[in-house]
Amino acid sequence: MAKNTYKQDQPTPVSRGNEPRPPRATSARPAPAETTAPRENRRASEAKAAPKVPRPSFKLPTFELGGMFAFVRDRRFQLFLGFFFLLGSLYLTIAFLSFLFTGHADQSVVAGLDRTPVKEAGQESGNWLGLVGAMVAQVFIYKGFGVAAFALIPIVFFLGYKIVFRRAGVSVSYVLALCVFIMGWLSVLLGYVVHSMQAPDADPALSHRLDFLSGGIGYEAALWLDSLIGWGTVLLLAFLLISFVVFFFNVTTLNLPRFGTEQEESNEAAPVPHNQFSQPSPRGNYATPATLEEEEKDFGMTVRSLRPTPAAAPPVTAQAFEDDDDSDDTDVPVVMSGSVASPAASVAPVAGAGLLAGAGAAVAGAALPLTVAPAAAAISAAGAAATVAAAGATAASKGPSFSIESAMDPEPVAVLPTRVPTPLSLADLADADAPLPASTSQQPSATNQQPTLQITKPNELDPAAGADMAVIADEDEDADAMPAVNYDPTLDLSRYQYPTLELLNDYGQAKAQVTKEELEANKDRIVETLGHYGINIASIKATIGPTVTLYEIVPDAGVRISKIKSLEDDIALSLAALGIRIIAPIPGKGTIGIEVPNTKKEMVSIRSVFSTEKFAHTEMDLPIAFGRTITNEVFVVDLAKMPHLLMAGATGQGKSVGLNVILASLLYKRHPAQLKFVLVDPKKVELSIFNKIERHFLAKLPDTEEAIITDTKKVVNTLNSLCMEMDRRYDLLKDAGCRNLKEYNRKFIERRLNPKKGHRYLPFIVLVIDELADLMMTAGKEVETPIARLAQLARAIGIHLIVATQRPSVNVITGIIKANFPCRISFKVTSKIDSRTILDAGGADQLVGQGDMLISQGSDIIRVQCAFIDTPEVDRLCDFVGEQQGYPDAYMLPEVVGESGGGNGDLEDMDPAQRDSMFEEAARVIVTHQQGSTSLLQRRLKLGYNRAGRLIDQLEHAGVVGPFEGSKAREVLIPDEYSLEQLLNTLPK
Ligand SMILES: Nc1ncnc2c1ncn2[C@@H]1O[C@H](COP(=O)(O)OP(=O)(O)OP(=O)(O)O)[C@@H](O)[C@H]1O
Repeated sequence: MAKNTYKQDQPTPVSRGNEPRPPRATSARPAPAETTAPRENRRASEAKAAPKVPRPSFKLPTFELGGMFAFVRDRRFQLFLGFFFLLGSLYLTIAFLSFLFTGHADQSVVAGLDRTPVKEAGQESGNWLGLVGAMVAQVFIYKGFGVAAFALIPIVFFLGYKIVFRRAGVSVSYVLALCVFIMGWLSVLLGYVVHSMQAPDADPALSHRLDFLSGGIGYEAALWLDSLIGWGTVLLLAFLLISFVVFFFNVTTLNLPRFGTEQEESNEAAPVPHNQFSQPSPRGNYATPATLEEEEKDFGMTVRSLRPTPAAAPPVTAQAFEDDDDSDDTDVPVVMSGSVASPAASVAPVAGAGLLAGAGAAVAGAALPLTVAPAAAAISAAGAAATVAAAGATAASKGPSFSIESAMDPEPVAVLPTRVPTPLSLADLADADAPLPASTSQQPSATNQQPTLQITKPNELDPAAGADMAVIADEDEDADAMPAVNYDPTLDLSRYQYPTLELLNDYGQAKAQVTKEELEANKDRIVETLGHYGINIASIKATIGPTVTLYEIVPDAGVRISKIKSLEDDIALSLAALGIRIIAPIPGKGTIGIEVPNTKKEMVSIRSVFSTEKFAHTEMDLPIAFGRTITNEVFVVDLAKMPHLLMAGATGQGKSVGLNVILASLLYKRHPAQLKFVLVDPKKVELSIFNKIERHFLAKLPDTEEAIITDTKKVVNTLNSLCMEMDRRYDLLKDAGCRNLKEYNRKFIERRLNPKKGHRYLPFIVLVIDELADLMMTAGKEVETPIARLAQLARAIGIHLIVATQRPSVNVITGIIKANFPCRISFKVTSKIDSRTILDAGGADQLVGQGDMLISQGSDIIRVQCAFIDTPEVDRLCDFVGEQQGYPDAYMLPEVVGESGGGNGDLEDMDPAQRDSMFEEAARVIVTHQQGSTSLLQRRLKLGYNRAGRLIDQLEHAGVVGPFEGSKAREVLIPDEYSLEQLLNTLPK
């Protein structure tokens, strides 16, 4: 196997086994940069002298273009170009308008330029923009396309607009196609008209004056057509127009009027609003699904999406985006950085070259294994794990073997399907002190009993990652598979454009963070520390992740695992680093893991995660790309399958960033028709940025102004409303005979459900609560119960909960909540107890913060470095979405009448069903305490203010308490519990 062959053939890395070991204090740290510099230089020169790795025989268009046209990415250049176009459009407008008045006179001036001095001609010219204006107008209008040349102006304008403002609302390709057609078609039509007017019997003066209408090109084309097909020209033009309309507007059926009752029936078909509670969409007719029978009868016109179908549309390269700031116009979500050539052409060479280049890096690394560049470089991206196997790189000579390897590939191997050269520099990898031996042995030699060192550079070979592939969003698979008659839920916003990667910061290629010295020092210390306790190690393998390095230890036979685990604190102390986590044993492996934080963390940018193939081409319903695992694998999970998520973490440890990553992931992959968020933000500032996408992605209660709920009192209503929505959805599913949302929506899309019977396309609803602790403090059971109910039942009908809290204490994360959230995430917490509360295991207190997190899904706990998305990036993303055409309003949740059916009015007359379910309990509390106060009810019954107030009102009507007395508590009218029971017995049940 190539992998193993490479491993065997690679040269033995430097052995420093015979060197005296430096004192611990110094060996613990990498040498200062100055002292290592000469050595680095030597490494560089040796690396140059080292046998050359065969280079790929082809060039990567990606990189050449990247170099030559790097300036295209420069925002200043883009702005320069953008404003050039914007002002150019203004210039053309003035020049063309002026031509309408002065063009006739200017013709002779322009024509006589070769005879007249320029200055003189300029003075003679009547165009408002002088001689040049006259010439430009002459070229485009008189010689070109006549008045149809005005269609050039929107093209130039939108090009500039797009480049400068990066706005998605207007599609340049759309404008381009429309304007070019209008220009060509209209000029030929006018050419034909002008030509016809030049018939012998036509008024020559008039036809001369109208010459400019068609322009030279239009006129000549019309002449040609006339001589070839005569009157057929008109038919041809009409045919072209119809064809254009059909293809451009994707007309599939004609909505011709029908006669008699059938017509009335079809006209009755109610437009399907964005949801059943909201106003019908302005384009509702197009979106109206009908039953199949109706559809068959109906000879209606459907204007389908203007977008090209995903299959038909070519992928767009990121380079192309830079060249033409319109890549986001295409609905095809693929953006590849690199090639302007065809997509197929771009991928193959990149992969191939990467393979060889990666091999090169690995060969170099084989000799000099310890400085490993971190993964995640944007282009090498996702890459893969340049495996730098370095068996025998051990220094000291006693002990087990030590290898550092990619955890992507458990074997310390060096198969290198890497797509691009890794960011490793030969100088970094080369160890000048070591000759390049002919062969490598993984086994410790007789004299070298120290653990052998194997280094596998993680991440550059991440098979899940697609190098520079950047698919922005997949089209709905259901939609893809559907025949054309199917209902398209995205039709209301058919021009919606998925966000592009360009909205996210490009942090470039990550730099090497973990040095050979650091790895060696940690290894030595682990071996030494364990040695002090009589634990001998057979081998150590190190896997470098973005935040921590995992040292996998195989202890000598007979060593008890629990013994190692009990030494956790001692090892941590000895390594002088926080955040040591010991995994004993690593599930599925017979090894023990010790995670040691890297001295320098690598930031995992959201862009590097989104640009991976794993995320780009995911078929998950609600994919969330959290970040990278210890093995640098991109960690993508499906919220729809989780199906809910509980998040905890002390303040400042990355919770808000984590929430933003979740929201951004979903925004990148779902259409507004497919997904709605209910955002609860008691902190008021964390999620307010998402206000801009209210009309696209947010859901709210009717008659509320803000879609993002910051007032805890309103949360209860919202939760109850979601419960109602859940119940309604279950009813719909039952009626449709479906077991889950996916089945239901598929049936609806296939028009097997009648909207007249209340059926509608059901988007996923994701409820995000940013601070549960706050809600539990103020509303207690009132929020706990609906949350638990939703968590228990809502999975099948597409309502998913993401609940975050700073305080993972048991009175916030109660048993009932915990039981219903099998998937939990913990950022760093302050105590082991908190860690246990959230994860049912320790470890979260040992995290290093800044997005370092543990994800527990059932019994598995995975350590992930959360991707980083900055507020300006979220801002740009929300702007991008928010500025596009949206629905008339947010998605409306069902209205809740009273929090639990409570209302006011005389209790005698009141329907008992309308009486608050806690009425009797509240009356007893009031009477027992002889204190008619709302806050007493709130405290004792853990109710929200609204509900407690309403209960007091009902108690007043029942005669339990007296009227409102300002700041004083109400008078209690029932003296004791006995009298109360009598009163309660008289109330209708
Ligand atoms: N994934 C990450 N990568 C790198 N840095 C991060 C990451 N997540 C958070 N940080 C850093 O930590 C800081 C605090 O993060 P964040 O605001 O998400 O904390 P928080 O847990 O939400 O705090 P609070 O609960 O007080 O709002 C960020 O400003 C950022 O500098």
